Amino acid sequence: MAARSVAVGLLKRALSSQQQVRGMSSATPKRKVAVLGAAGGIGQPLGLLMKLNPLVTDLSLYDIAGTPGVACDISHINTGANVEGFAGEEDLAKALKGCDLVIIPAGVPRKPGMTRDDLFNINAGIVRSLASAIAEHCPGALVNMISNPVNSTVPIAAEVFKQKGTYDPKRLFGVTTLDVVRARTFLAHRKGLNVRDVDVPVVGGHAGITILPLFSQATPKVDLSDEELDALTKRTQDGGTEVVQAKAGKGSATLSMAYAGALFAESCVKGMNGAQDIVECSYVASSVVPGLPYFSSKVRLGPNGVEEVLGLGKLSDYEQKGLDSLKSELMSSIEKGVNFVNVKT
Ligand SMILES: NC(=O)C1=CN([C@@H]2O[C@H](COP(=O)(O)OP(=O)(O)OC[C@H]3O[C@@H](n4cnc5c(N)ncnc54)[C@H](O)[C@@H]3O)[C@@H](O)[C@H]2O)C=CC1
Ligand SMILES: O=C([O-])CC(=O)C(=O)O
Repeated sequence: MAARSVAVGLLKRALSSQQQVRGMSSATPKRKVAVLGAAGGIGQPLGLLMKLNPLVTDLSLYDIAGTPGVACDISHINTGANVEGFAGEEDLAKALKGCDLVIIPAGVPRKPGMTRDDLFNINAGIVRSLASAIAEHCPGALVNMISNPVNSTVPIAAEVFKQKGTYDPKRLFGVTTLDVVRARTFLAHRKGLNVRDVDVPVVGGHAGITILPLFSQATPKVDLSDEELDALTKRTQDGGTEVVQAKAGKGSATLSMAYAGALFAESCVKGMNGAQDIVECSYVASSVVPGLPYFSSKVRLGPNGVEEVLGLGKLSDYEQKGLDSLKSELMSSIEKGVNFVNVKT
């Protein structure tokens, strides 16, 4: 009897994975995902990971140049998603039409010595024009913002959507998953834990001291000395800079970011498809911290994007101090984004 049910289980699994490969599962809704900036350092591996995801039925790869080659390459992979490449602004409308989820890693990355805010002058304009196109061509899509400085690019997109009359705070996300990925990895290494069992919420924003890992809420529970806590917190906050320095002028995190972006995008799609209890940290419109209209915290995802912005839980004294000291920097990055769209120069 047991052997028979194991055999039936294996057969069902094989059939369902065959259906997924062909993109034919009747239980899986059609989901079109676009990557804007798809020929870049993040965009290429992120496109690959989206092509490998059985929940994605259509993959739209857009960049200002270089996407036909990337799309042709990825399209030869024998997984279900149909792949199309689009290059140049005149193709942007086609790239966005019918999208359920738009992931934005378009823009310039840091070089050693730069802060994420140093990218504002170039990336703010890129994000503004992409957000404007999203409002026109797929206003109901969820948007996953990767382009830096995330603390400002999310408010920029929100202001553009407000001007266009399409803003829904439930659908706009700053992707901070890489901070969570790093905190998990660094904690597991430091304490000799299996990284697969480790989780650490990271709240605040996505730059320097605005990145606040909550090691007091880590799973499994860990005892950290003051020195360990400080070192792990700083390493998480400086993780991006660590990669920028290691790449020595050749950009910032791309592969780990593609992994993190794919994790977050998958959670968004699962939520849209009706999965229960999908919780991720993300930088969203929030009232969790009074006075900060955008803040990253745990968010429950659902069919319409954000179902619920969850509170911070109990903070340690160390974390409370970190929260107090990040507020002014985060607020000024938010204001900078809002003003970019609204203040005429
Ligand atoms: N949120 C996060 O945790 C992280 C964010 N980033 C940010 O992601 C962004 C991209 O980084 P990389 O992929 O390494 O840079 P990259 O320079 O390798 O790729 C960026 C791509 O964007 C494209 N692009 C530029 N203007 C565009 C437009 N108007 N429309 C569509 N595409 C456009 C470029 O042609 C290029 O292919 C940077 O701003 C970087 O700081 C990077 C790592 C982590
Ligand atoms: O540090 C950067 O410039 C890229 C980034 O956001 C990260 O790696 O977290």
